[in-house]
Amino acid sequence: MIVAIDGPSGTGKSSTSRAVASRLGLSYLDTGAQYRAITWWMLANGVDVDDAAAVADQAGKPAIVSGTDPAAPAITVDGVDASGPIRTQEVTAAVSAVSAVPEVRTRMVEIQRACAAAAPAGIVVEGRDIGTTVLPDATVKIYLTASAEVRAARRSGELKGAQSVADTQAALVRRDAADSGRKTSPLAKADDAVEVDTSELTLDQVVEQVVALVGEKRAAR
Ligand SMILES: Nc1ncnc2c1ncn2[C@@H]1O[C@H](COP(=O)(O)OP(=O)(O)O)[C@@H](O)[C@H]1O
Ligand SMILES: Nc1ccn([C@@H]2O[C@H](COP(=O)(O)OP(=O)(O)O)[C@@H](O)[C@H]2O)c(=O)n1
Repeated sequence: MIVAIDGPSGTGKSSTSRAVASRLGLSYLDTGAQYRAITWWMLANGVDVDDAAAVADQAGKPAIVSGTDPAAPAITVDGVDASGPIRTQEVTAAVSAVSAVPEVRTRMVEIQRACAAAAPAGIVVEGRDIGTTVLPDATVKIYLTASAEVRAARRSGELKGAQSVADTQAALVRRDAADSGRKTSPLAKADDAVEVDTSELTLDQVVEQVVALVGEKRAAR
């Protein structure tokens, strides 16, 4: 059982994926955390993130390892816990540039496919290109959306006033454009993905919809 959950920032991918994985006894992988982790390493090592050749040159260096327990998401870079530092605004602002570099994507996709293959009961994988590129044969594909206003309000709730809602929304929209516009596996809905607009739904309602879709697929097999 492979569940692919894609969509832009703040649509509820992480919360939904973790809850669905816990409910169904599946593993969980946050691929955005991996792109954030390699971005954090580039910044910490003085690599100019706007220099694609420099990023490509260093892409093979950091060892990135993700935990797959939905109850305790974990990520390390060269053995160091990176779960805090990857969420800073500095990393958020740089991640789209780093993740657009093909050598970075090739490396991350390899790690992601290995994680999915190793999951004992199956896995919920969230990101931007899971249904289109990483796991095109996924059993269930979901594409989450929500209005920019709703997404910005959700995100700025998390940032606890560190950034205004308007600034958060502008940053989100910029990142969406960069992620959708890049050449290598851009953010996109797979043709066979089910689109769920979460703007007016509670997290529980979104989780119910995804669990129901998984149930339908299981029953049909
Ligand atoms: N359906 C929902 N309704 C209200 N808030 C939500 C919903 N889904 C997620 N959230 C909240 O919105 C924020 C962003 O959710 P998250 O799962 O991190 O999204 P993503 O992984 O797509 O960026 C979190 O604070 C989360 O608790
Ligand atoms: N499969 C993926 C997942 C994330 N990413 C990149 O990683 C960034 C951070 O992803 P994320 O899921 O942590 O973003 P948020 O939804 O947490 O804001 C995205 O903006 C993309 O640039 C990607 O290119 N491909």
